[in-house]
Amino acid sequence: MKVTIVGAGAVGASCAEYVAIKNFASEVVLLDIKEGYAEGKAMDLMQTATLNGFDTKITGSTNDYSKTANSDIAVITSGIPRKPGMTREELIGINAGIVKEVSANLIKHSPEVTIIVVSNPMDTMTYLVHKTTGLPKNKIIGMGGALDSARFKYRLSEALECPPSDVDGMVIGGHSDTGMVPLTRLATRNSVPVTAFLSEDRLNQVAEDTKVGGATLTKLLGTSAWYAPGAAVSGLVQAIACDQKKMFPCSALLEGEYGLNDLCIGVPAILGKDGLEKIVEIQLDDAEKAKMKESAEGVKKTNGLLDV
Ligand SMILES: NC(=O)c1ccc[n+]([C@@H]2O[C@H](COP(=O)([O-])OP(=O)(O)OC[C@H]3O[C@@H](n4cnc5c(N)ncnc54)[C@H](O)[C@@H]3O)[C@@H](O)[C@H]2O)c1
Ligand SMILES: O=C(O)C[C@H](O)C(=O)O
Repeated sequence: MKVTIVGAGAVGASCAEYVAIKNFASEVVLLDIKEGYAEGKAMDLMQTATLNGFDTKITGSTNDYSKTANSDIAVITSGIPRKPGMTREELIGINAGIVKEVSANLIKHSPEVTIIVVSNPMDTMTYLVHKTTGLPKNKIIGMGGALDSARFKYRLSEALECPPSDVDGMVIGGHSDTGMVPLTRLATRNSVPVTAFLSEDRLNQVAEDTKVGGATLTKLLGTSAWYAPGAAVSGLVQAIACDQKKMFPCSALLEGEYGLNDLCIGVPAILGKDGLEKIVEIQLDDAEKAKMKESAEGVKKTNGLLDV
């Protein structure tokens, strides 16, 4: 199983580290445009192999896509991150060009590849890859909801004063400060709805804290986060590589599902060897449907800025 990660920056390197530590891939290729950078990150990570007990071979490449040939899965984390005070949508001007070029280069050397898009604004970048590559729709997946759901569960565990492992929950919708739809109605602590423990006001606070999860970290760090993003991407990579049939909210191209068309947005999906194998349509209540519709309008507005 060969995994390529384009962009050896904070998220790309974190993803490579988690993939390696989980020890399911034979090879990870890190590629970056910055001379020597991916090679350096790969060497540093390889020097953790005996410490962390993995056999995955990690190599680096400065923009040489022949090194990525015959990748099964490719992750796109290349592009600029936001700075405090910015929205993800403001990154479109620079990142659209990068994502378009990177995905074309990847496919030239790995025509069967499944692409996971991470660069922001992620839903729009995923749509761009659909519009410009001609890959089948199951082979293009945007990562956002897995991360947002992890943050939701963290915020719920804080409110419930319990370990995060007690909590289950999911965030669908757009991966943006205003577009996320945390499904508080369906979240549980050990099968008991969290609504049994938390007031409506506290749950609203959890939802709002979740939606600005990325912005909160960007303000603290001066750039956007990488540990949880890297871990979330590695979860998607593993689900595909190991044919796990796991359900993650992913940015998927919708053709009527959830009453939406011609956009990529976060919905629950089953991931396995064929990539995004199935979109799961759950029954939303009227308020959730309205939030999803508003979120989709926001994503479409950003898509409108693309030159496709
Ligand atoms: N979808 C998500 O949940 C999520 C989470 C975190 C970050 N992100 C996004 O991921 C992207 C990367 O974030 P980061 O913190 O790793 O940034 P970073 O600056 O640390 O790393 C980005 C890397 O991309 C490289 N790069 C730029 N153009 C390239 C090209 N044409 N080819 C190859 N490499 C190129 C840069 O040299 C840099 O090393 C940002 O757009 C960020 O907003 C998304
Ligand atoms: O917040 C960002 O800009 C990066 C990423 O989308 C995140 O949610 O951490």
